[in-house]
Amino acid sequence: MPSPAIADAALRVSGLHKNYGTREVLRGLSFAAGRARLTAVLGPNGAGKTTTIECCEGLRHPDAGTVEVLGTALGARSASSRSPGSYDAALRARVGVMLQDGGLPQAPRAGAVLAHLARLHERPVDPAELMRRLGLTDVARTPIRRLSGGQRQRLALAAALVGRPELVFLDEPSAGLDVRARLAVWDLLRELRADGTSLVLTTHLMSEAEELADHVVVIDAGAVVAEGSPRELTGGDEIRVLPAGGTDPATLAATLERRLAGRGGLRVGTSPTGDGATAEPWVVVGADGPPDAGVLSAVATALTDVGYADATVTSHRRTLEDVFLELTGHTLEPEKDR
Ligand SMILES: Nc1ncnc2c1ncn2[C@@H]1O[C@H](COP(=O)(O)OP(=O)(O)OP(=O)(O)O)[C@@H](O)[C@H]1O
Repeated sequence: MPSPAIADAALRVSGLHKNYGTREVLRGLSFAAGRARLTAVLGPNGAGKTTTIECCEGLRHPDAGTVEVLGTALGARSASSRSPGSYDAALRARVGVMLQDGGLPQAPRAGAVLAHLARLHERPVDPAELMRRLGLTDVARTPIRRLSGGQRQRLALAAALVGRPELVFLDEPSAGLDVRARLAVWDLLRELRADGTSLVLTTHLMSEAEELADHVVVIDAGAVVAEGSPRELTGGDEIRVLPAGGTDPATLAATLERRLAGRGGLRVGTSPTGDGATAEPWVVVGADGPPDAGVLSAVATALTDVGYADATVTSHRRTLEDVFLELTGHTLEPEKDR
């Protein structure tokens, strides 16, 4: 799908294709991430998020397509070299990277590694302050191999941020974090954005995308299936009509649609089916904006008029999970670590 125009992009990805052997993992993926914006690449496990982000980080080379980072087109892999080799030193200094597995050495102490990384940069963030913000002060003298998974994850985030990068790539930054640590990470990311940092993160947590992102790129099976702000993607809220037992939702939807035809701005359908569908399908009345009390009462009146007064009517705030289910017929990964 064509990417909406973003005039001031920190990142532009266009037509990415990537195969692992005969397996097509990225299938013409395109999107852009705005400067001083937080862009979330959202998709279920195996959708191709890490592969995409690694192509943007210069760690993998796509089979086709282009990547432009902070206005610099990543170079094509030369015939003589198999390494991506696309970032020069100047670009590397402007970009922070947090890999999914952390990518940190194991033996040194956490604080020493961060202090060392800070010294490699011209204008670093104070490493001690970064450790404090991420709740790592108490483990500053602990060897990295002794840190818990969540502590290691936060240290990897600190390592990505200590150089005060203009653009940061974060691969599943809050995976495995408890709620408190996740909120601390979210606060820090919001602050960075307010200070003008461009952030691109991958996540399979729709709550993370909804809470944090200015722009969400929804991917499934290696392709972008939707993108926009969380509000643009979820649209207006919707009214759900749960038929009483024995009533066929499709018949009810058709009857209700005829009855409401005179009222503009309403769409009537049935709940999406797929592996995440509820056992009790409902009828959906979508409005172009948040449905007001007038719409709710119009639906209730129409149901009474057509003999379905026993149906249950509720107003539902649409989520990215709803959007994903409608577009793909399946759910995102269950949010087991919420
Ligand atoms: N080096 C590799 N060789 C072969 N297959 C790979 C390789 N790396 C990833 N894959 C496969 O490519 C697909 C996409 O993987 P990728 O890690 O990009 O997805 P993801 O969306 O980041 O998933 P997750 O949320 O689980 O990290 C998966 O099916 C994965 O098994």
